[in-house]
Amino acid sequence: MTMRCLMNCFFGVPINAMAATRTSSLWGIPFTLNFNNNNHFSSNSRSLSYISNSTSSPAPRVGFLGIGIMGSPMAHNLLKAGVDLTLWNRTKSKCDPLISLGAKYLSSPEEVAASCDLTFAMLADPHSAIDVACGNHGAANGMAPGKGYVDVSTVDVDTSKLISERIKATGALFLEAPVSGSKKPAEDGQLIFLTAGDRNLYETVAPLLDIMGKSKFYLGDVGNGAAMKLVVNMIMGSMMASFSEGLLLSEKVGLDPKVLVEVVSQGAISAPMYSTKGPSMIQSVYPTAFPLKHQQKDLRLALGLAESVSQSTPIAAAANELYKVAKSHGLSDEDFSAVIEALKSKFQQS
Ligand SMILES: NC(=O)C1=CN([C@@H]2O[C@H](COP(=O)(O)OP(=O)(O)OC[C@H]3O[C@@H](n4cnc5c(N)ncnc54)[C@H](OP(=O)(O)O)[C@@H]3O)[C@@H](O)[C@H]2O)C=CC1
Ligand SMILES: O=CCCC(=O)O
Repeated sequence: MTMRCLMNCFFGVPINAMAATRTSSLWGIPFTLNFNNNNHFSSNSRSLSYISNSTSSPAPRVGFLGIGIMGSPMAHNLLKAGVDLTLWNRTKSKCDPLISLGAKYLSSPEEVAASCDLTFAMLADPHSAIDVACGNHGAANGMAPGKGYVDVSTVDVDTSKLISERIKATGALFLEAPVSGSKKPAEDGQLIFLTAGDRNLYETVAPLLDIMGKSKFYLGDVGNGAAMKLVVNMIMGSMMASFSEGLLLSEKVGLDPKVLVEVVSQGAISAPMYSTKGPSMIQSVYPTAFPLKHQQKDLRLALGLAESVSQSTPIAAAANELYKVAKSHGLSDEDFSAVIEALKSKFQQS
């Protein structure tokens, strides 16, 4: 084991009074994790300290690539918890608020990966996830034994396997960990991680996932996390399309769609998504939490997944068409609830 790896294995200085303690391991070497409630930040913020064998040692250096709608609050929560954080984003200005709070910035994914023990990536789609991990000055160039790469982007199985192979070829470990939950759960540290890949890396990053999320699933081999995420988002995309039809139909037959939202919220098909998005959809406003272009990407990838095993998915296929229509009318960057616009007469083909 290299000295660098040993350093990585024994990081940490306790921050505040201990609220909970957990034993974990990094690269097979046990260490103890202390979680602290930190009232300086929001009530659900958690601080993290790593202690090993009562010897003070450097904190883990954590990188975060992709500071968009999701990456920004996730990185923010790590920062609030006292994590030593280094950022990269294609558009640097999006990192400025976090830099002003103490995050560092480096000018390429390669430099971030080279300077950090653990690197997270939250990119838009398969193309950007591959480019940031495997492209020129990509993270793989900075990876080495003793490091870990955690891709939390929503991508397809083949993309995740490709990135995994490239990262593991360097001797580093790889975990895919796409998330369920949108902008608000990301801000509140309430995401659900769907992980797969190196079990040791899962154990190592579990305390960091616990800062950003409320639960985590370990699903086995690389690809299972991506597949789970795509199935969940396939269901979600179809639900939203169906809800949109219901809202418009209720209005056209003279019902109050606000009452429909209330009725739905009290019955068996109640879902937080309907209660939170319904009122703004009725007003034709779509503040972006989950961009419509990403929902359509997920439906496209889910249909590919279904195709790969000859599973029939006609409902998702129809929903995908609706999102494509919405995109063609310039709604890509609106919230995915803007799919309702594609059903309005101004967008319907005569
Ligand atoms: N928003 C949501 O509710 C959720 C989103 N997701 C998934 O998380 C991922 C990120 O989503 P979200 O944060 O909403 O999306 P955003 O569009 O806000 O952020 C996308 C990120 O990817 C970067 N990016 C895009 N293209 C490239 C490229 N070619 N090269 C390098 N970087 C690139 C963007 O950089 P730049 O700032 O320069 O454009 C930005 O950092 C997606 O896979 C999405 O499906 C998962 C759960 C919920
Ligand atoms: O991928 C986006 C998921 C959004 C959500 O789970 O609310």
